[in-house]
Amino acid sequence: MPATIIDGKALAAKCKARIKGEVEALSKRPGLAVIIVGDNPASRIYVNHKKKDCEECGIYSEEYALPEQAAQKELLELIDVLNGREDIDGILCQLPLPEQFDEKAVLEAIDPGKDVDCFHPYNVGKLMIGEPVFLPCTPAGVMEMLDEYGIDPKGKHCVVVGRSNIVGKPQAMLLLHRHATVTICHSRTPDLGAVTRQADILVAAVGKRDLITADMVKEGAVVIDVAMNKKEDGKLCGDVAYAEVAEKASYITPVPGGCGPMTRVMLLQNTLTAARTHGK
Ligand SMILES: Nc1nc2c(c(=O)[nH]1)N[C@@H](CN(C=O)c1ccc(C(=O)N[C@@H](CCC(=O)O)C(=O)O)cc1)CN2
Repeated sequence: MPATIIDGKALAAKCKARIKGEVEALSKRPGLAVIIVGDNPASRIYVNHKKKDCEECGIYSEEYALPEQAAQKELLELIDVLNGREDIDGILCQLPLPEQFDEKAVLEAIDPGKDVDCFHPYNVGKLMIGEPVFLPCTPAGVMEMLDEYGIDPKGKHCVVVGRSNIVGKPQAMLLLHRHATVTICHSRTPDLGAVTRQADILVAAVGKRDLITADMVKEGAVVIDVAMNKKEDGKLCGDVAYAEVAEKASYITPVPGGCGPMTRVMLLQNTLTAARTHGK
């Protein structure tokens, strides 16, 4: 039987309606500052989406667009000002940054209490020990989707393919906190298929089209595709060879329409959480 499609778009719409209601109940509007540096066309689209999402949910947002050649000092000064503003609860700097920037220094400059991406090392440390204020948006969106479809990671073998700081590592941690047995593998894992075939829940987050083929998936596995790759025709696809894997999996996320929309929602959720911790 073909897999049930996990509809991230529909779940995102449902979550947004809930967040809108919770925002309306606050004493003051939450505020989000979005920083974009340079002319990356994909980043421009994502930042526009973030502003639209905020508007829809009643969250105040400000955009700061710095030129491609901006200096690190200018960006750090901006973050410093935003850190001090009471009306701004969340700050995010759209990644990737142009080459001349020290990404680590920029992310560390954001007040951890306003770090709605959960990229600051202090928050990453808290996530490790299971005490997060914010949850990293993409991995948290995956957990929401599993919950919505009644898929409990407890006691399952979860295999995460990809070890990025933004997705692979925090995803593994969130699954571990939910009592899964977790394996992380990556581009240098020998015989990747031998590991992925053990997965009850397989999360692909590498950025390589058709990396996960049907022969690498156990019958009835839950397959979550976090990646976003561009095909020659400009259309998006993930890491999973969708058509053939959908014949074997029990649940599968599409690309687009799976993890992406939930990533956007979790940013709104984190901004709401930030506003609450700031007494709004
Ligand atoms: N500061 C951050 N930078 C980046 C993050 C992040 O979480 N914080 N993640 C990605 C980009 N990203 C959000 O910023 C993001 C990318 C894509 C989507 C999404 O909804 N994708 C859609 C398809 C979109 C399209 O058609 O173009 C989908 O999968 O359905 C949401 C968020 C890197 N940078």
